Amino acid sequence: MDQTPASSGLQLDALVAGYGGQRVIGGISLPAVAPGSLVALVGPNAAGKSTLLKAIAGLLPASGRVLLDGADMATLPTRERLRRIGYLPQALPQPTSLLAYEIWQSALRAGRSEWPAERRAAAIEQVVAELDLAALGLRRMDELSGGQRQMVGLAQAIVRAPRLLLLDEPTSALDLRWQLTVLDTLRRHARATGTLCLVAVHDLNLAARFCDQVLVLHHGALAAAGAPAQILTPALLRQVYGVRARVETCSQGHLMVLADATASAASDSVPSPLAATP
Ligand SMILES: Nc1ncnc2c1ncn2[C@@H]1O[C@H](COP(=O)(O)OP(=O)(O)OP(=O)(O)O)[C@@H](O)[C@H]1O
Repeated sequence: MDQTPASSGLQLDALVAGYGGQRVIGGISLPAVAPGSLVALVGPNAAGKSTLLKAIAGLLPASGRVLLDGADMATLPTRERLRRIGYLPQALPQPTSLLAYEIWQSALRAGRSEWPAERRAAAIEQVVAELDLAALGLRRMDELSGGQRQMVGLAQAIVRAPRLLLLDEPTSALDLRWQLTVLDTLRRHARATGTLCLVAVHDLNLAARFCDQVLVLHHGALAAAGAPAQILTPALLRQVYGVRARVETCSQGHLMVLADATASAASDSVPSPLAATP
């Protein structure tokens, strides 16, 4: 039986956020998502995925509440919030002269100063093993490829062992093999540690294959939330993305989204947020 207390995990209560006077996230409420879950945040370009992740991370002015394990994040000192929430931005880490290992060390100095040196070294060793990054530790960031820097950034977010990991398109620069490695590792990591991982991704097949839940964002609102097989339907893909798509089970038993065409006929066209006039 599930012994998880009702208040554990992530809960959003009428969360509103945006930039200046412009509201982007229009009052999102989400019943508690359980610790140990891997959750995909999907939706079209400009739907508000990055904005929502930044608002949950406390990086944007927001109204409403973000509750993590029952605690209102807005009431916590910044340092404590940073300890509980790890955030990987969409932009790749800068190509500086620092070594990857130094990046991970400085993340721990900033976020886990209470840990003794041996524990910090062990945490780095563990994340390096989980993500298969031994070859990168002693390489300078400005000598790494974009995908390699993205992996270093991901390890930087994970190594501090936050309760909630917010990852904004962590696979955007990665090839097929590393996309699978990252999603598989995140799922294992979530299960093993109870970390809740909320991951913005565009690849619906990765979301369907690895994630426990999918949150679909559309025009700054939650259009659907639930298990991939329930949420990723042709009707939703047409409504939210403006595409005609099939959702089928492949020979390996994985749910696959196959986009056939844009819904271009006048009767079923869906306005793209990228085409919207300000
Ligand atoms: N710094 C900013 N200042 C003003 N508006 C912004 C800013 N960042 C994003 N926006 C606007 O907020 C809206 C949502 O952007 P956001 O980056 O959250 O979308 P997204 O779903 O992450 O998109 P994508 O999939 O293209 O990365 C867009 O209309 C965008 O133009």
